[in-house]
Amino acid sequence: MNTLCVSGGAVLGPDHEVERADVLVDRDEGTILEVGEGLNADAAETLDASGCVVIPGLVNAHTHVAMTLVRGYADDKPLDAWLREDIWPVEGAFEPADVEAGAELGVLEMIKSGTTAFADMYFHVDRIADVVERTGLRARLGHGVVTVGKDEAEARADLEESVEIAREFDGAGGGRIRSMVAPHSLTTVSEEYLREAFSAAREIGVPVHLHANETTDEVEPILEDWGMRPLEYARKLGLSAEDFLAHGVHVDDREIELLAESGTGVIHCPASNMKLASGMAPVEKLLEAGVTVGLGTDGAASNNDLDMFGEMRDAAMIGKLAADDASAVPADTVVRMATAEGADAVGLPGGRIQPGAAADLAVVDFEAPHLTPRHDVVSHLAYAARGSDVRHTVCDGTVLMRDRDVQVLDQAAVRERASRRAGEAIARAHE
Ligand SMILES: CSC[C@H]1O[C@@H](n2cnc3c(O)ncnc32)[C@H](O)[C@@H]1O
Ligand SMILES: [Zn+2]
Repeated sequence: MNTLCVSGGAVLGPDHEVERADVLVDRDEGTILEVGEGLNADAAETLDASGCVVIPGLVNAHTHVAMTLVRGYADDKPLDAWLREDIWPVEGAFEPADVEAGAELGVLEMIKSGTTAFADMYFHVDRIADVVERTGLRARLGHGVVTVGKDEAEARADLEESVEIAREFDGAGGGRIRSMVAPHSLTTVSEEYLREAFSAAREIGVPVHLHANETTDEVEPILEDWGMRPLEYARKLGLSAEDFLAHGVHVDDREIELLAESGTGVIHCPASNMKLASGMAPVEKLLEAGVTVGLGTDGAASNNDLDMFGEMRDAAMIGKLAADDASAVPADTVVRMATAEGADAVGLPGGRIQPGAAADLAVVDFEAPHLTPRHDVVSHLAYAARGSDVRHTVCDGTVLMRDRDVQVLDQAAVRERASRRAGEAIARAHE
């Protein structure tokens, strides 16, 4: 059999027990065959994990990967001004090759920090899918629809593109790519098109993913226009168990109940929420109600990186502040949010190291001063580890990074192209 063995390390199991074990992977099927000691005898390929802890590949459950191009371009503004004054004008000047260059840079950064799956809402999605296909990650991709401020023909074309992309790319990349219909938010897409987005997604059999309740500015207009809270409105439009929303910062108790009833996932983006001063999501309350909560970086321009270790730490910290309780959103919980819960929320495989599961792994080098002494591996993963501690990254049974050497992209070329394309797009936006 065509196997890969990750040997000599400790393994973070599905119940977060940490035991000395090898992980034997079927490279053809992309699944885990066995977890236990002494498995590397006949493996076709081995990865040394001595001094390391093997964890499930991290799941970045909400991002806009090509926004790496605008990282550091505009900071220190609230969401609405930041998007309208800075980000949207530059994105308006992006060519398909810019999105491809930004996606390559984002994927490089994710592979280097142990992320093996991501959910992405953007445009020129065919270029993002191409990058995912050639680099070996797993992704759920959708074309983001905005209809407000557009005439009827433009609005319809945008929705139709999202539906077409969802049809075309679901199952692409040998099944590593899944799709979604992605209305940008409840206030940037009109009711008519939101209804169509939900019904098209149901017909294709894919989720709807949207930004929701991110700032108070998104809550007030819906209360005024529809006389109900945004998630009551979304529920009436068709929000269901397969769907997942980003942010959920300003949700009241009734909306939390509604999310628990509908089974809709929430993707918490703590760094973005702090940087844009959007607010503190009630994560502990959401979890207590039984809502599936994943973690996302959001785009690199509001974060400003795609490192899910930083996101775990931020989630734990702000979760405690929001609950006014140091025991809220503990280490174990944020590690689950970045792995199994995130995978479940976006409907991708992965997130657990057990036989039969997807062979999506990150091997974290624990022989570092900031990870010493090793009292508690889960604590270190949440509070002390960094993306740069990841030694190997494996997705779908394929080694994407070995000893910090990314096998699937030329790092220097990716950086050079992204920098050049970012500069040219910004220059065009200012013409
Ligand atoms: C239409 S494609 C997606 C769209 O979303 C924009 N975006 C980036 N970050 C956020 C955020 O935190 N809230 C809402 N929208 C965001 C991005 O710039 C793209 O235009
Ligand atoms: Zn976003």
